[in-house]
Amino acid sequence: MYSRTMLKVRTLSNNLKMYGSTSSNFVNVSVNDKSGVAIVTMQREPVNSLNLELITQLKTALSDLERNKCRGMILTSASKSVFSAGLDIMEMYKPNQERVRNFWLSLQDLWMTLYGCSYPSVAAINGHSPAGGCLLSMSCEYRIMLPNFTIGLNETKLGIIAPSWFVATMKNTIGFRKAEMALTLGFLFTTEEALKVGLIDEVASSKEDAIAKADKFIGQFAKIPPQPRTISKLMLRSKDIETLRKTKEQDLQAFLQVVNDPKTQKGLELYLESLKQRKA
Ligand SMILES: CC/C=C\C/C=C\C/C=C\C/C=C/C(=O)SCCNC(=O)CCNC(=O)[C@H](O)C(C)(C)COP(=O)(O)OP(=O)(O)OC[C@H]1O[C@@H](n2cnc3c(N)ncnc32)[C@H](O)[C@@H]1OP(=O)(O)O
Repeated sequence: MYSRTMLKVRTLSNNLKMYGSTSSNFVNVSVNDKSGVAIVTMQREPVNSLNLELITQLKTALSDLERNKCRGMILTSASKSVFSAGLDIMEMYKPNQERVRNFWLSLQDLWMTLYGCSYPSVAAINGHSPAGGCLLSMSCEYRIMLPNFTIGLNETKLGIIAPSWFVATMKNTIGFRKAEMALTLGFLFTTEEALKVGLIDEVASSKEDAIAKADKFIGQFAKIPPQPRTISKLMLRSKDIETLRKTKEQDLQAFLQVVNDPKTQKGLELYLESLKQRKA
């Protein structure tokens, strides 16, 4: 039913080529011919950490879906155990200044595109989803997660602060009080805990079940005229999108200041080591 790559993800734009990147395909888009619903699969092994290329390709895929008037979008992962490990720490560790700038601006763009897309969006969370992975999930309208994984904004545990638009997205998803607790603790919720707190909407028994449930959620909008649907969604979401649009440069400078702080660099080094040691 879902035909692979009917909507082709464009290869990297020229401005990325100057960093010597290869145009690997980190995003697969398949569209159900009957329903017009697209499945967008992140496929950057091993953990879908969000580097500049994955972020750019996701943004391109979502914008293409918008242009092609898709009926709905399901965001998922090709991995069996990780939805997304969040931002690629290697983009922030000893960064090339021009690339890290592009990285952050592209992440802002991706969030504004996903959070404000007109089509119904569902995250089929088939693996762990910390930090930036949680942001992507929360930016969708509906979340379905498989058991025995974790999700949350764990930034404070890493000694860093989630940007204001990450915070706004969580507040809009689970409410002020629960967001305050989750953010200050850097809490990673298990699937069951996430369901209880409203961070996810349903639990699925398998990826196939998650896709079926996502299709069902999106199917409800077949009877709703698209324009009132989109306007209602944007009435709720556009304030936070506009806030970031207006403060993009300020937000970038705040990020660059943190990333370039020697203390952050030391912290990143230790964190990378700890990730590697967990395996040993
Ligand atoms: C830290 C940022 C500092 C400064 C930024 C300034 C301001 C704040 C800006 C933004 C907020 C930040 C948002 C983020 O998203 S930061 C990223 C947070 N992510 C995490 O903490 C998750 C870390 N990863 C894990 O917990 C596990 O990998 C996971 C549970 C996802 C999967 O576990 P599994 O056992 O399946 O795999 P691993 O063996 O752990 O990993 C495989 C491989 O991948 C590497 N890896 C994992 N996560 C990342 C990552 N986020 N970035 C880069 N690389 C990652 C891991 O080291 C392994 O590598 P290797 O040993 O070479 O195989």
